[in-house]
Amino acid sequence: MTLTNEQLIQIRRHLHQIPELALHETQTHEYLLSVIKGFNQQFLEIRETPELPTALFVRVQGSNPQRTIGYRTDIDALPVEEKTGLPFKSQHPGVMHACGHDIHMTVALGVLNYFAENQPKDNLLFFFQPAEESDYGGKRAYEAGLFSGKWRPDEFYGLHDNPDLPAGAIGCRMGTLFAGTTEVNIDLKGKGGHAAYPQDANDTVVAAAALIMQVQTVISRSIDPIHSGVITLGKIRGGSIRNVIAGHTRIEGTIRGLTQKMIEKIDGRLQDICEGIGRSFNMDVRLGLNQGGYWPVENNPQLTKFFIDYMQKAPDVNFIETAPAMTGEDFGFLLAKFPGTMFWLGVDDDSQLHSATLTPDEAAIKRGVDAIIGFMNARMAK
Ligand SMILES: CC(=O)N[C@@H](CCC[C@H](N)C(=O)O)C(=O)O
Repeated sequence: MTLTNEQLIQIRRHLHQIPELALHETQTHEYLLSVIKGFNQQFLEIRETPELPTALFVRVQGSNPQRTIGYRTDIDALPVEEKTGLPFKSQHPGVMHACGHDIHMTVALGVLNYFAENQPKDNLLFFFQPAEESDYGGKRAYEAGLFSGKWRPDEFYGLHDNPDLPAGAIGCRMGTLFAGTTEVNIDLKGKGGHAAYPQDANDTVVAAAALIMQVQTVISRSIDPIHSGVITLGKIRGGSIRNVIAGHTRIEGTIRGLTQKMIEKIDGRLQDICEGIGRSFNMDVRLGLNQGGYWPVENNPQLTKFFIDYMQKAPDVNFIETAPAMTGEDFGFLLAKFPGTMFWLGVDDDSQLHSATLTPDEAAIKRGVDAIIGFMNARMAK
């Protein structure tokens, strides 16, 4: 039976209440499995993967397949304490679907449900991916060989919700949609001591302050202003009490750039600054850079042209051409391995992604499902 709009909303609300962090999405996995097992099983093959236990793959057998079309949704949540006040708010303290992956999963289930009832011409592959926010589940799945044989998509699609677009609008662009990112970890190791005797200690809080201020010059002084990059240091922890000099301080952040060259340039400047701070403060400053799977999201030219042409012409789709965004997505890694397209789904909200008050408009779900079904049917007719 095809899921109604009300049923889709109930599914989304359930998923919203059980958010889980990257690689720990066990309850989400079980729920997704139970929903999918309730669909018509005639054309479906469900695959669980011990190599990546919270992932889920579902294949829909096509009636006269020329190709396998992949569709990916991410399933993890963020360490954010929800402040929406919704009656269906997160039941997991300190964890929230603050990036809208509950919406992403529900749209994927809606599309899968439709094709379980209406056998597609081509094969379809649905990938419910753990760990998008950190730990790059897409790359992990690829490196574990999970896309081999009949589980290999010939082309791959995926969406991200966008609070700045009207609910249900589809946004996309040719070329780069999202930035590549590098996770940054800096450990400063000096010497702790009494607050009254700084001459006998080596204060990592002071060195961290100098480092942070120098990092602020990277984008403004080392990057061509016509191009763009971001460094955000989102977390700092050092010391234990006001009157003890901190012997260790840790800083965590993220670098973003629209090209790999830009990311590498910023990485290099950060390395220089950490080395310089280490020398001038005579302490050990260790920089860890980890790009994981967060490569720039590069849309394939031919497939994306077809996608945009379809969305622009579809009578019920509000298509909006968008600018590149500095958000990251590890779908960038998969799009470097398989041609495809990433796009936005508008969810019309005043709160931004990663905000404790993110409240996507649920009207986006059904509109997204319908737009993707329409696109897939058009693609299969080619
Ligand atoms: C859409 C979105 O918000 N994605 C995340 C991806 C995380 C990238 C990585 N863990 C990092 O922090 O660099 C984002 O923060 O853009």
